[in-house]
Amino acid sequence: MPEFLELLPPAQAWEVFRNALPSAVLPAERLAVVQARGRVTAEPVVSPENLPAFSRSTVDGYAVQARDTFGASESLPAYLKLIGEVPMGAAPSFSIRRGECALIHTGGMLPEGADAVVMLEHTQSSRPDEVEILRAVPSGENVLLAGEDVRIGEVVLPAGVRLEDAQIGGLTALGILEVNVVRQPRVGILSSGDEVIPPERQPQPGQVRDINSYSLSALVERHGGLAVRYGIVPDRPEVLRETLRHALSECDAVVITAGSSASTRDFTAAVINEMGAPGVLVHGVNVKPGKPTILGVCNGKPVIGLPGNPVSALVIARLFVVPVLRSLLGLSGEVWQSAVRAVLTVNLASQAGREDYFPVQLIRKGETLFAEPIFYKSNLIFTLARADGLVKIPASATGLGVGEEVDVQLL
Ligand SMILES: Nc1nc2c(c(=O)[nH]1)N[C@H]1C(S)=C(S)[C@@H](COP(=O)(O)OP(=O)(O)OC[C@H]3O[C@@H](n4cnc5c(N)ncnc54)[C@H](O)[C@@H]3O)O[C@H]1N2
Ligand code: MOO
Repeated sequence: MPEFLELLPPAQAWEVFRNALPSAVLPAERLAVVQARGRVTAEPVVSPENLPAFSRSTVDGYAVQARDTFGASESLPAYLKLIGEVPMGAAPSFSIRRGECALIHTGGMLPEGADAVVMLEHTQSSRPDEVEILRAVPSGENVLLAGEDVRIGEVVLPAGVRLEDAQIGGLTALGILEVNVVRQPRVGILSSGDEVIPPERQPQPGQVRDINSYSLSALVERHGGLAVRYGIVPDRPEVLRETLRHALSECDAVVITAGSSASTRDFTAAVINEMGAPGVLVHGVNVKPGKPTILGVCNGKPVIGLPGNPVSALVIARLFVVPVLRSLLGLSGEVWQSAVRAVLTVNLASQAGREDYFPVQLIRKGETLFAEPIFYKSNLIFTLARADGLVKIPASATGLGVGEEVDVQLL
């Protein structure tokens, strides 16, 4: 059977595509930190102060000069004079001299002169003004030093870091309330096909509800983009042309689903070529699912034609749309999703020379994590919706064997 498309291996397809992508990261915008979760730093964030701002105790106990405790034990305690209690949320009004100690609570400010804290359970007190120290502590024990986390002037977050829970907390710890983040890439999403109807409508025989507009919007938003849906385009080149032109005028990248294969109604590639140079760079990738993928750049804007089959569209979006988003956002490295190792429960066959992605369910039995393949069809969305991750079968392999340990990319 003749092959309609010239297929490039996925890595090579990405290289060709990447070389034509705009190299500049999108411009910055200023946002309140509380609204910046999931956003990416546009420039390094420099600390305006030390963190902690003052040395503080990590335990409930007694602030001491460590040398006063040296040699102390249960059988031979050190006796220290109790001179007061450190207030919470205020500086102590006293300092610790030799032979003295003060009651301190977790998070309390270490008094001048003290350099360690003895935990309450390693002390006892038989007199109200005296504490018996039952264990020696080295200098710095149970203490957070001023500037131990961050020094004033230090870069706490470089450019290109995604702000998640810990980063947001770190910024508020420093009193940083606004941050410059990269503008969210606007990704236009067009579905095509005369048989595709909006999800709120009841399909007539031969019609299907639109999946791709919504699954791809969710993927784009999960990966830091702003999805802009342009609806369902009928199988008419002039409508696709007009809608694509409109989307390109408003967005940083456009994704079109369906119309990428070999039939007479598959004119997506031809229309992309009309939108600007260099146009289509790749049409056909040696991957399953998702062979009829189109990768193009028109006047500096990426345009991706995904296969209409919903499973293929999502798998290919992970391979090419997510890296485009990362590039526009200035995020470095591979993918965001993590991978886990799991043991394959059955043999998986694959064609040599082609890279395959297989949806799997993860099942834990005792200590071992198993990857149970889901025998999917690329049009059946719930064969992907039931999956926890994807197993990649490299082009060099003709399959993977039962019992083999594999990497599962989490969905
Ligand atoms: N003779 C050949 N036929 C096909 C080949 C081939 O190599 N030779 N490749 C097959 C593969 S693989 C795929 S994938 C599809 C890709 O086709 P298109 O990208 O042109 O997409 P369509 O044919 O329009 O749609 C495929 C399938 O998906 C349904 N669809 C489309 N859009 C949506 C949507 N938004 N929501 C839900 N479902 C959608 C559509 O109704 C079709 O059933 O071509 C194969 N054929
Ligand atoms: O490769 Mo198609 O994308 O099998 O469904």
